[in-house]
Amino acid sequence: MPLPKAELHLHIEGTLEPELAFALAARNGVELPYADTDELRKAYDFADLQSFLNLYYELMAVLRTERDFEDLANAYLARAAAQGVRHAEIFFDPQAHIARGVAMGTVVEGLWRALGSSEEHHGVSTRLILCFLRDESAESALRTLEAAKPYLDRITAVGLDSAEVGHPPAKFREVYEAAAALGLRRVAHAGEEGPPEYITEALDVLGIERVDHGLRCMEDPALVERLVRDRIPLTLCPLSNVRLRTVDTLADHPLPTMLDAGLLCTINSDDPAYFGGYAGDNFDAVRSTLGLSEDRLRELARNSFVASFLEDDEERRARYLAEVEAYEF
Ligand code: HPA
Ligand SMILES: [Zn+2]
Repeated sequence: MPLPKAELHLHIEGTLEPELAFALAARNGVELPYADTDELRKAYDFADLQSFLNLYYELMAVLRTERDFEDLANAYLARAAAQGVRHAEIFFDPQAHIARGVAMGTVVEGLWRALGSSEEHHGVSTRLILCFLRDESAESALRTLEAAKPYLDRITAVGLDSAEVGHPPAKFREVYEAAAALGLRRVAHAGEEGPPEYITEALDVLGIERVDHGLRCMEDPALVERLVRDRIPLTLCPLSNVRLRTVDTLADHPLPTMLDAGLLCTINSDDPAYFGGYAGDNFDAVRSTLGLSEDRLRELARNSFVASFLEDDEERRARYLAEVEAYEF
């Protein structure tokens, strides 16, 4: 039995495996510029975040109907469950779909068809996090939040993703204020490729409660001290960092140093179809390559539930945490 864990940094569009991409392309009559899944897989050789994002947005063309989003989410939930994920807080990128003529309602209702029955079918509880694309305008983000208003009972938080450098968090102050006023929780990608100042800005200006990635906080000791003191969780994605060349090799990953510093780190898969592994694969990789002890692995699993947005269901959180403590390696 795998270690029980929560996944807090997972882009549902990044779970689109090549086989499903081709199946949905055939179902929807969409032409993909790759001959087959092998040729597509060969394109998964990324130089940086942008080179990944180009393919990530290109393949989304196959996602058109509610059923497509339902199938995508069910495929992820089944894989995640098999790797010990008990709770998943799932990002989606509505602007990338609305721009292609796919309505907010199609995306949310389609995802919900899978998420709404996920406990029953997969044994995984879920939350949805609507992400704004930081390389789009602040006005577009505000329009997106407006379009999400009929679906707020299904959305727990807002996030910020896509190309980071050159798009500092402060651009989205207004939409984050509006989201908070609607009762939504707040997270943001910061310090993946961007500088530590973006992390500080996301905390101060956007009021985020959790930092997605946050790897580059290690360049600013005062920021590390603040993150430790305020128990701000970081959602790290080790295999993603290797594939997008944020770190040279997994052996160079700062995770052990970050844990030693007292940071509240969690381990996640980001875009598992593209980066070579789901949540359990990320745990296995850091365990074998970084030599993490069983105590450290248990700490990472515990952190994932502590950092999750389960404030509306503390009984469940307590149950998950008890599973972590009882786990035998
Ligand atoms: O790793 C990521 N970083 C930023 N934006 C993203 N959108 C999907 N995955 C990512
Ligand atoms: Zn991400």
